[in-house]
Amino acid sequence: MRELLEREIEGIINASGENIMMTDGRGVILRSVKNGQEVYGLASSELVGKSVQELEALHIFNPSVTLRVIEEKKPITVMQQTATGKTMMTRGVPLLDEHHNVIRVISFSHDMTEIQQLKEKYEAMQQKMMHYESEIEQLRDQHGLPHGVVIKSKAMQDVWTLIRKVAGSSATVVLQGESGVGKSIFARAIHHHSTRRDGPLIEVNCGAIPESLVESELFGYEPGAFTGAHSKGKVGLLELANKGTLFLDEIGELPLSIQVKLLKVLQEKTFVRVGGTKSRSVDFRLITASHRDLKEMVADGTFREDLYYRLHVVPLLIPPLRERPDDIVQLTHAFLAVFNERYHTNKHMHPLALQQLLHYAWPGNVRELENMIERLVVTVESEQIQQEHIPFLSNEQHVPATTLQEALADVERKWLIQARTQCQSTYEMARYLGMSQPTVIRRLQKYKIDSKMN
Ligand SMILES: Nc1ncnc2c1ncn2[C@@H]1O[C@H](COP(=O)(O)OP(=O)(O)OP(=O)(O)O)[C@@H](O)[C@H]1O
Repeated sequence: MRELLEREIEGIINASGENIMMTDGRGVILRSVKNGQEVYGLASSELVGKSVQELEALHIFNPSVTLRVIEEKKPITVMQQTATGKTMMTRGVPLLDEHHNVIRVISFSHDMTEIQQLKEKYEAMQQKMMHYESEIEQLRDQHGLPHGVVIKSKAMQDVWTLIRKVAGSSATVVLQGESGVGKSIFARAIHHHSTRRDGPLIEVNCGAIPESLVESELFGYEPGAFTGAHSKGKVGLLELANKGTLFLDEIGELPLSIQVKLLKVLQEKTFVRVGGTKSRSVDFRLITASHRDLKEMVADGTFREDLYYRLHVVPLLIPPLRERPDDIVQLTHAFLAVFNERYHTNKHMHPLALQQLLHYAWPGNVRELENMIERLVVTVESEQIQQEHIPFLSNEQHVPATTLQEALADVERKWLIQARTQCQSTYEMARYLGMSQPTVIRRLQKYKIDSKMN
């Protein structure tokens, strides 16, 4: 009967996945089952009869859970290191007699080595990530990019290199590009990297000031200059920009009469307030921007040619977003991070949804993408933003091709972009597209798609 009971207990213990050890109330091992050798470096038969104090002192396992259970007379769990280098999670449970004395301690150990190693690896990876993040931040600082500004594409990296080059000089810069491509943020960046960075940056949207007020806003006026004028007169925006930078956005909207006056200030570095006679000197660096083609406006006679050449000392063309697929992907991730943080969400894009963004023409450029991601983060209920959540069809609003050749080029470009998002190398792209790798490179160059893979 006793033998049967013994076998039953042995059977139960062996059937459980744990290493089980039983001691008496003083910590002398009575029973030890399972991989003694593998876990502790001693066979189970060698463990029996030894005291846990002795084994702890020899670092066969450390700390001993049994000792603590005997002391505290309650179940305790500890993480143990063993002589074979394992990490065990061990739970000890006391068996008490009617006088509350410990008569047995049973401990169950579970091998956590793998989990511990994973945890350590994870922690090491986290450390590395933090290290890389700070390195990226440092590089960013060296690059001097304003926080949150993305320049992944080769085209934008070239723009940025040029911006860094011209920022230090006092050259007049004109930023051209469609609405929403980032002209304003780069104008601000030029100021912040210039020697005038401690001076003011005055931003003026020429299109937002009523024509009748442009002159007095820009040049200021003397007391009593016109009916309705402030009795003390007014300092103009040009004067406010003294020792700093004047950023005239939408310069194409400036009336011709004001264009003449602006040119005069640029040449003579002096001006006269409206209604005044006193000539005042002013020293500012001029940056202008326009989404309209100023050259065409010169041809139309709506923009003065002399001012055009005066402004075009350093022209900077910011390409539309549809020509920068690399930026679309990176900006999408960056905006998702911004809006996830703002709205306490954790949204991400399905790869097909992301691909759809690459096939859209983005007439409103980065501003449109930014607004769309915010809308998706706020309105999509699931964590993953799917293709059907994107409020346009891939081909519907694409810039239309006008000839067969253009249509074919458009298809080829789309295929290349798609292959690039799915492949790791140009060799893989070649297999994907069924063309040779040198052809892939040539086509990427033809369509100005970055051939550097992630
Ligand atoms: N490279 C970029 N990285 C991150 N955000 C960008 C980038 N380019 C533009 N943006 C964001 O897109 C929005 C529009 O940019 P910005 O106002 O500079 O464009 P713009 O070309 O001056 O437009 P407009 O011609 O209409 O004045 C802003 O919210 C800006 O922060």
